[in-house]
Amino acid sequence: MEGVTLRATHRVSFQPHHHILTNFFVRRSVPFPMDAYRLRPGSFCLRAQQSEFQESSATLSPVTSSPEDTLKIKEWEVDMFQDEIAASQGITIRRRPPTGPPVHYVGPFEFRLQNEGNTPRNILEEIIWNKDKEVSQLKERRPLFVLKKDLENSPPARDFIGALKASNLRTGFPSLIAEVKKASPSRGVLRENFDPVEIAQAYEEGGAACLSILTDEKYFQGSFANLEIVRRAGVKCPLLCKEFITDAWQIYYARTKGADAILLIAAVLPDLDIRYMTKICKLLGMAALVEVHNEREMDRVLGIEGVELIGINNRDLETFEVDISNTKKLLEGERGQMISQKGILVVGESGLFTPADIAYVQEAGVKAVLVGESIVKQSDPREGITRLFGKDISI
Ligand SMILES: O=C(O)c1ccccc1NCC(=O)[C@H](O)[C@H](O)COP(=O)(O)O
Repeated sequence: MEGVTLRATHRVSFQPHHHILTNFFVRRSVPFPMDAYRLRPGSFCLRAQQSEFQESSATLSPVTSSPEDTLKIKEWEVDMFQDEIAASQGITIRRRPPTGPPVHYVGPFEFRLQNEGNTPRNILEEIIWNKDKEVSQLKERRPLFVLKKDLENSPPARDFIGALKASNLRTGFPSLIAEVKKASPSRGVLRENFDPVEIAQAYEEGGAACLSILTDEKYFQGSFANLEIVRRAGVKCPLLCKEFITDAWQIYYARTKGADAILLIAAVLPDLDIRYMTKICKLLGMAALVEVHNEREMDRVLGIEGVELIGINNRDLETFEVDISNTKKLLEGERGQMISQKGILVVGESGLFTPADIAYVQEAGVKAVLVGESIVKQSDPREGITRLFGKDISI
């Protein structure tokens, strides 16, 4: 990859920490992260964070094609035409409000303008828009190059998929990913007296193979601090960082906090994002749990090379409806065959409360289950696991 000459003739304030560069020309692809949007045929608008703008306003020297550069270039390409690509793959969740935020400032005046382009269509879209803002602020405070240094002091990544396979072989039941979740948008607060370490240790004693730790603060009352303290407390089960990932930066961040796996939601991420983020996970020694909810998402994900772990969510994240027959439906016929041929491990997610539910999804073909509500609500979560499986799976 050769260097680039990028010349901006003026910049316009857009958001507190963003600028739009206009009237520029680019001779070559830009080998550093920027969001690019096509405004009309032949004309591009590059959006850069201020720190990146300052870096980019000079002529950049040629760079070599290291694997990291290649990933960076991919990151830039993935962000191009994001909404168009997403829509062509049936993704209805928009990454950010297409018409900008509802509040605008002109001098000292505040204008509030609510329209279809700045009002989320459902809870998942609202979460994603909020996450986009949150991540861009976090990125400013801790840019990628700092995170990469932090990685040197992170605890080593553990084998998430290996732990699921081993537990399934040992117990003959689907292995359990037990969720450490205080609250959710659909169910409200699930456990008032919430001690993440105590719950995680009880899950481990109860026979969980892996744990899922909610890190979203606003909608789930979770945190990265919870992930970090569970890891530091010496819990041996590999940890899934249950987050709404829209930016590769979050994967590095999760790793620095001790995560061994992350969640990628197909209803939010286009194929290229999933492919690229799966590669980053491998680079960091982590697993990617790629979550689908319908046939179209399953077919997309089955076409992506490198996917080893698929989660079928029985909960529709746009309507909150839960139906465990969704797992069976998505594993029937050719899809199920393709999954076996590719050696993909399938996780049944959400709405599992009884031994009959576990038997039902196992019969459908899952080798693991992800369970939150039914066990986190129990005064003794360890016993909750035994009740869920109808048997003590720790022995
Ligand atoms: O659960 C929600 O309300 C929710 C809303 C929006 C996005 C995601 C949401 N939940 C994530 C999950 O699907 C569950 O935490 C997970 O699969 C466990 O489900 P459950 O056993 O039913 O608690």
